Amino acid sequence: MAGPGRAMTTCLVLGAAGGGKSLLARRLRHIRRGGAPGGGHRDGPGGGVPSRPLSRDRSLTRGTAERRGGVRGAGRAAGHAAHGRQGPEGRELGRGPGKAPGPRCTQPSRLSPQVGTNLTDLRLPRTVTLRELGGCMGPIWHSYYGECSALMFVVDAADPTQVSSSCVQLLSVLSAAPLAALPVLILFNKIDLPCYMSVMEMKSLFRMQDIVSCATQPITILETSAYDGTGLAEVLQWLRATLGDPQ
Ligand SMILES: Nc1nc2c(ncn2[C@@H]2O[C@H](COP(=O)(O)OP(=O)(O)OP(=O)(O)O)[C@@H](O)[C@H]2O)c(=O)[nH]1
Repeated sequence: MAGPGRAMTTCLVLGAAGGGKSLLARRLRHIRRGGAPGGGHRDGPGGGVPSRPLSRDRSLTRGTAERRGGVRGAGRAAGHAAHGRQGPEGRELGRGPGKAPGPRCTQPSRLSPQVGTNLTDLRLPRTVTLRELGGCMGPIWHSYYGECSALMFVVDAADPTQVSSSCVQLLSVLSAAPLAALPVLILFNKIDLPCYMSVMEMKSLFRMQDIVSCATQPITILETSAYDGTGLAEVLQWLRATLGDPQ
């Protein structure tokens, strides 16, 4: 758990570019307050996940059009300019929304370098801040290690080409001294895509059993779709149990 002197309520969200960190943070912010965690179900009553289909989110729909245009970075910038900063429930710094999920089994388009950090406040009931760092900021992730009390690591489960680099990144994060005692949640995201790799496959590719047995951190693993909400109630439940209860 968090060591003395740490910011008690910040969770770092790390992972390779395009894994879905931004969308995940946005979706978590919109989960109904008090929604009951579900058991691996998708959007639905009592599931604690947004009931509005993501495709009807205007900003995301626009992001789709821009992404199809092949300018993902520009779409993000345009979305940010149009929407400004987030309301009281969340704030985003340096980057904006505007990206959309790819419903088909396509590889994410190559990203323009994104530099910045998103801050999203969740009330669980204590305010927990998700600090998402862009995948391209990997070389300076370590600058933020001293300011967090939990870690989420997002992996694109539908992109086999990212497995080895994500694995190296994960090992590097887990071996960082300032993170040695923090609770870690590994998310295999994008499981709505037809070509996603199951948690069993991902665990095997990552040699997760070895990683978990060598890690000093308590590690939890979940499958999610930031697109359709699968698993997000469990993510929220983990955050609440880890950081959200007033002490
Ligand atoms: N189908 C599907 N698409 C997703 C999912 N999560 C994110 N995406 C899409 O994948 C693309 C990248 O998502 P982002 O949230 O920007 O990824 P990121 O990890 O924040 O990327 P960086 O900030 O560049 O590190 C966007 O087009 C998202 O809409 C998901 O669960 N399913």
